[in-house]
Amino acid sequence: MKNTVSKSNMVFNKSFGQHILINQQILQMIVDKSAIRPTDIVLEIGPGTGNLTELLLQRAKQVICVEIDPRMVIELTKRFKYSQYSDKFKLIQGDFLTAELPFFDLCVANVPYQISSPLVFKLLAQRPLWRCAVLMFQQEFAFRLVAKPGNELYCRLSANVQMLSRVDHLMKVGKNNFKPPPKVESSVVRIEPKNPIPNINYIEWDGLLRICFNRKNKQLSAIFKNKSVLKTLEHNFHVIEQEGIKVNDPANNVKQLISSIMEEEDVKGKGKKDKKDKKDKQNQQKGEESESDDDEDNNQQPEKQQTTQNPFRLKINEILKSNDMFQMRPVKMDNDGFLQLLCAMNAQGIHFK
Ligand SMILES: C[S@@+](CC[C@H](N)C(=O)[O-])C[C@H]1O[C@@H](n2cnc3c(N)ncnc32)[C@H](O)[C@@H]1O
Repeated sequence: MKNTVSKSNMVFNKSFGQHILINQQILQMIVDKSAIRPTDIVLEIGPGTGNLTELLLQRAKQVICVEIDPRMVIELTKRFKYSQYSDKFKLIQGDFLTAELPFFDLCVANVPYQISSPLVFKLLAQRPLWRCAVLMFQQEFAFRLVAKPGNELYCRLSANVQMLSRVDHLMKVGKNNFKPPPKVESSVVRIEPKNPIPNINYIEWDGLLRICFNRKNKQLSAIFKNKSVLKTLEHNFHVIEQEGIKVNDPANNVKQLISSIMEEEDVKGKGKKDKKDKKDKQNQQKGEESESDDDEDNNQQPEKQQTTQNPFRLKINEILKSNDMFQMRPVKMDNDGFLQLLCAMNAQGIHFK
């Protein structure tokens, strides 16, 4: 394994996710899998010391790098500014999440793992659309991106990303290929955005997914009997009854979806996120334990009790039943299933904004 790390004695900054990929063979495989054409403009997020950048410069018409760490910016400038690649090499110093991006055809990067989720959505919201992205992520995140219904990692992220793109897992990369080695395993994935994207309201779509994946192993009948879910939906129902629904351009809509996902990430922060994950796990375990009782409650309720129920809840139950979805569980539903549910709910004035 050839060590291509910068010779300067730079201490890598963990909060910037600085784990430099040092295995030349893997770097080469990433570039090969990107199928770069000589006419392509390539975007690289977090070039670090420039090991991947150099290989990209050999193949592409132009490489645009976005790097947050000023020390890395100095390293990169030294390495490429006066090299044979000086004309092709463009560098934006700053945070990728807030940077204004120029046009690019491909995105190829070993990304900072701590911004993986907003990074993917920022790319998917970018217009004009790019052709393909080949990206290294923490392995569990990569598995969540490609997870299909029935898989335990299948989640809101999987459904959202797969609605907007085709995602494939390309290869696993072990910790020892990095310096310093990260605590987690890594994987490379390919993302090809759908073009055009499906013409739906992404705010509503994500609203439905949030509710469903919050308790993904429950039956829909149990999920939609939750008091706070019913309260929100009933509120939306009355507001929309009065104000009507605004029709929105789907590309604009995706941008709104991305801003709300980014805000969520901001609010969470790392510490809060860990706490929330722990709590989610506990809730999920509790949910799984009590699941059969809750579901039974829905399916075998005496007729008399059902008729005295909240009419709004009965309306939702009717929609679920008439679409054969009463006993379905989000973890097993594909995007067509969620779309069918969204259309059926919307047709009855029930909205998830
Ligand atoms: C995992 S390292 C990858 C370095 C290099 N591409 C490689 O493959 O060896 C992540 C890089 O992203 C940079 N980075 C971290 N957060 C960033 C952000 N928000 N925007 C741009 N770059 C960022 C880090 O400084 C670091 O150089």
